[in-house]
Amino acid sequence: MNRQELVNLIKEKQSYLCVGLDTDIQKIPKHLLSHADPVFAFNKAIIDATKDFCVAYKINTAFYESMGIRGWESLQRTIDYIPSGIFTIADAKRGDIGNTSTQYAKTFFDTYKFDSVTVAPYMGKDSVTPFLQFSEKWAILLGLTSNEGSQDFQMQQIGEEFLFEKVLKAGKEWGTPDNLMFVVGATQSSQLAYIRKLVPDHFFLVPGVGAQGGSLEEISTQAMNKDCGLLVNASRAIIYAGNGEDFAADARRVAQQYQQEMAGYLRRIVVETV
Ligand SMILES: O=c1ccn([C@@H]2O[C@H](COP(=O)(O)O)[C@@H](O)[C@H]2O)c(=O)[nH]1
Repeated sequence: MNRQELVNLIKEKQSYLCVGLDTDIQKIPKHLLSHADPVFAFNKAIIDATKDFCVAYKINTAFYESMGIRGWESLQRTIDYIPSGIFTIADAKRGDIGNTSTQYAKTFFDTYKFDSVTVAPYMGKDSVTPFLQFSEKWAILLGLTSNEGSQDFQMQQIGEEFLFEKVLKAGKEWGTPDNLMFVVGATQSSQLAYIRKLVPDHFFLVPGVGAQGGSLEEISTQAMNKDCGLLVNASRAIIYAGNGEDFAADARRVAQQYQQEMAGYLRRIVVETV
């Protein structure tokens, strides 16, 4: 999916919600365990229930890889089931020497047909640029993450600036607003406005609302740009909103609440509409 298609999707659905499919077989409702592929049965119900309210699905590959071949099969069925026209993210946090990064990029873009993959910047330019060679595909570079450990390296001062600022500035040189996004945690409220100033045009993938306590209002008012420029992810708050037979209805209700709040911010902040 290209940038214009993503921007149009956000405006049409009045949403910048990304539903995170962090599906843990230990946490799904027990009645699904009799299915041949319980993880897919859960994801299918969640996708059916939430697709009207979101513009993206993020599959955190750890939840699938941990189950070996069966997990990869669940991932394949899930990505095949996501309706075309919805943006897809492989949250895999890859990055290695160039020829290895190329194989990671082929895995997620060619084999599994994701629109985007999250990439760790630690190994530098040659580990990131292989992800930028695919038409209408995106690398999503970890900028300032939502977890406590972001203090350990990302918030370390190197000369005049924090390490995460170096990553944002380098990322802007390596990619463009058409093929590179940044991960910016919703929990980093003190830095959001500053980061948007540093990177005015790129999309941000924003995890950390819901279970991690980040504020949708803060991220929206401080980091939205004229194209919206945000994909705000919630995983546990949506997919585990309920745990009974009607878990999908609970997920739908929470996804709709996020979408309605987002529609309000879009009306206030993004002037142009389709
Ligand atoms: O900085 C980051 C980067 C990635 N994540 C991932 O996003 C989701 C968040 O899940 P919630 O249940 O909504 O807290 C999960 O897949 C993380 O691995 C992040 O949280 N922070």
